[in-house]
Amino acid sequence: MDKSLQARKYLVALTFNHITRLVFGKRFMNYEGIMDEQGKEFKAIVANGIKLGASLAMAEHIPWLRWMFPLEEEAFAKHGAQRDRLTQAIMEEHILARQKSGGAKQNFADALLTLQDKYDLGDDAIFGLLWDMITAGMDTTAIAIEWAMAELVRNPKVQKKAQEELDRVIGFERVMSETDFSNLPYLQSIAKEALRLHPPTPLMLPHRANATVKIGGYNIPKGSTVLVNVWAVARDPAVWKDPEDFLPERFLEEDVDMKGHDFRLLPFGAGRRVCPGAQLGINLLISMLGHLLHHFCWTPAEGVKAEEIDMHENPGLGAYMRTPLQAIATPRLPSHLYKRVASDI
Ligand code: HEM
Repeated sequence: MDKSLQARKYLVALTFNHITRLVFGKRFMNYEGIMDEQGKEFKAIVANGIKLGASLAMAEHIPWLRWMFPLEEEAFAKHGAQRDRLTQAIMEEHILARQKSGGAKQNFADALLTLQDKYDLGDDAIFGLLWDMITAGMDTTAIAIEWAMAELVRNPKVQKKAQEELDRVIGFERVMSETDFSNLPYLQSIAKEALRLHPPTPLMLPHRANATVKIGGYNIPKGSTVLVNVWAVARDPAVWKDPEDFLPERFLEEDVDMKGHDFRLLPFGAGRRVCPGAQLGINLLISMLGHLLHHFCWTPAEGVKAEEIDMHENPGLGAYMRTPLQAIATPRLPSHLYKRVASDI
C-alpha cells in the first residue's frame, strides 16, 4: 500500500488556519480537520476572487480578449456582495464578543475595530484591509511551504542537518515555539534558500510606471505595466554561486537580506509597495517547517527517486508546484507530542 500523502492538501489547510486565526482570530475547521459552513463559504469566496482576478489580468494585457469576459462586471459585483455579507457576519461576531468580554483580542479584525474611530475607518476600508491580508497572505505562504518541503524531500542531508539542530535546541519532550526561532539559524537559512529558488510570485506583482524612465539602457514609457522577474535574478550565475543547487549553508556564510534591501533576493518585492506581511510570512514558514521537520522524517513516495520529483512551476501569478508534492511522513517524537492542543484564540 502506498503510504504517501499529498502534502499540498495539508499545507494549504494549515496555512488557511494560520491566516484566518491571525486575521479574524478564528478557526473555521475543527480539530478533526472538518470545515464548518462559514469556512466553506470563505474558501469558495477566496477561490472565486483568484479566478476573477486572473481573468481581469488577462483582459487587461490582451484588450481584444475582453469580449470573452462580458459577465466580468456582474461577476465582480456578485463576488463583492457575497464577500461583504460574510465579512459583515464575522465582524458582528467580533463586536458582540468585545461587548461581552470588554476587551480586544490579538487579531487583525479586533485591531482595526480598536483603531476605527482614531483613523475614521469605514466598513469599506476595514473589509478591504481584511481581505487584502487574506488574498495576499494565504496562497503565497502555502506555495512557499510546499516548495520548501519538496526541497527537503529531495535533499535528505539538509533535512537531517535541520533535524539535528531542532533536536539539539528543542529536544524530545516539547514542541517548537516562536522563542526558539533565534536559536535555529540553519532552519532560517532553509526558509531563505527555499524563497530564493522558489519565490511564490516569480514576477512579483504588476507595477505601473508613473513616469518615463530609462533602466539598464531600456526606455520604459509612462503607463507601462512592469513585471520584475525576481525568479531569474535569484538564479543569476553572475551573482550566485551554484545558483541551481539548494544550499542553505550559503546564508550561514553571508547574511543576505530578503526584505527589499538586497536586489539579488527579492521574494517580497522592494520599495514603497514591498510586502507588508514579509516578516509574518517568514515566521509562518519557519514555524511550519520547524514543526514538520521536528515531528516527522519526510521521504519520497514509494517507488519515486528523490531526483524524479517534478520541480517545474505551474504558470500563474502565484507559482504552485506543477505536480503536487507526494511524500511519506514518518513520526520521530514520543507519541504524546502529537496530541492536538486546543488554544485560546
Ligand atoms: C512567503 C509569503 C509571502 C510572499 C513571498 C509575499 C510576496 C509578496 C510580494 C512579491 C508582493 C508585491 C511586492 C511588490 O510589488 O513590490 C506582496 C504584496 C503584499 N503582501 Fe505579501 N507575501 C507573502 C506573505 C504575505 C502575508 C502573510 C501577508 C499578510 C497577511 C501579505 C500581505 C501583502 C499585501 C497586503 C501586499 C500588497 C502591498 C501593496 O500593494 O502595497 N503577504 N507580497
